[in-house]
Amino acid sequence: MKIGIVGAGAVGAACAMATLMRGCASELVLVNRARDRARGMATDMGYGAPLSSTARVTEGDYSDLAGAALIMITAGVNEKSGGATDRSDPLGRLRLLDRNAEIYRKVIPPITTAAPDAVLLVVTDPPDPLAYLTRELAGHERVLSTGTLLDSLRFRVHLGRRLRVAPTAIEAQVLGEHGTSQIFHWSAARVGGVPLPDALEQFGVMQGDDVRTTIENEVRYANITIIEGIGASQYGIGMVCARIAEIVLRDERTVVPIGAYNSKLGVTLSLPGLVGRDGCLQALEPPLSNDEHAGLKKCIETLRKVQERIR
Ligand SMILES: NC(=O)c1ccc[n+]([C@@H]2O[C@H](COP(=O)([O-])OP(=O)(O)OC[C@H]3O[C@@H](n4cnc5c(N)ncnc54)[C@H](O)[C@@H]3O)[C@@H](O)[C@H]2O)c1
Repeated sequence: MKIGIVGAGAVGAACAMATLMRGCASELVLVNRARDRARGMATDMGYGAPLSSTARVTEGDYSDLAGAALIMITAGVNEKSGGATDRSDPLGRLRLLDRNAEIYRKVIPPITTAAPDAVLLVVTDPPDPLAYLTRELAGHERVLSTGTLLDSLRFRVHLGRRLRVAPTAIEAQVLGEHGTSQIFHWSAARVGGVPLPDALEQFGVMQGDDVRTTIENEVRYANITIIEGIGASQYGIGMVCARIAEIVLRDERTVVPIGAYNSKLGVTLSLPGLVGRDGCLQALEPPLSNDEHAGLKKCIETLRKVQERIR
């Protein structure tokens, strides 16, 4: 099956590489405003493709996306070039919204004309309001935001470091926005099925508000820590996008925290979502503590306001 990637910057390249290594597509098409860059990338990666089950890596125009089952959209301004790298700025990635909404108004129509049946995976920041806009522009429901899947992996990694346990044994999710108003679902975190407070006690790890705040800040501003080192957050999100593509293409019907439009709430946000061939098939409503409930309410208000601005 064919996967398209629109935007061959740092994130587009990482998405392409991870998709190639995962071997979940038979064909990969790269579309970029400056075609030379996409051509160079496709040529380079194409020489490694015989080591993967992806047979063809090409570059092209929007029309070459025809027949794609899923399209990752990474075109746009990133946090560094858009001035969204201040940890004390409550707007965070939302600062990029106006500029990237402008770009989405240009790129979504030709994408949907070329590939009307594709699942559209919005990666550009801020992905949740942009996925809301994409759904309006595309006129269908097969629109995902990478949402808080990456944040949830970061949460598991930081918890794993504290506990000295592999993150694969930890179940923990970040919900809401891929941004500063996100909610850490502490009340449902488990280690090998054991509730987190019990696991912390049994492992003899200190718990308390300071540990929570430290982990939340490490996760919430992980992008800025990465940018301070390598200029752009890219590899982790590339791996996340390849995994989402695999879930969709294989029609896995697995449940992951992912961004999708929620008709009950009227916003695009991340909740645990059942994902398959047509995108997010259903969102689950997890039980929340009072604090988490209040946090989610605030997050929904934030998303509603920004959605209104770009309608
Ligand atoms: N969802 C996530 O978790 C996540 C993680 C990391 C980065 N991001 C976001 O991904 C986006 C891409 O980041 P990057 O580091 O690859 O940036 P980059 O500057 O390296 O690449 C941006 C790409 O967008 C293209 N582009 C810009 N304006 C365009 C236009 N008008 N039409 C078509 N293409 C256009 C450029 O040609 C370039 O290929 C940013 O918004 C970044 O913040 C999201």
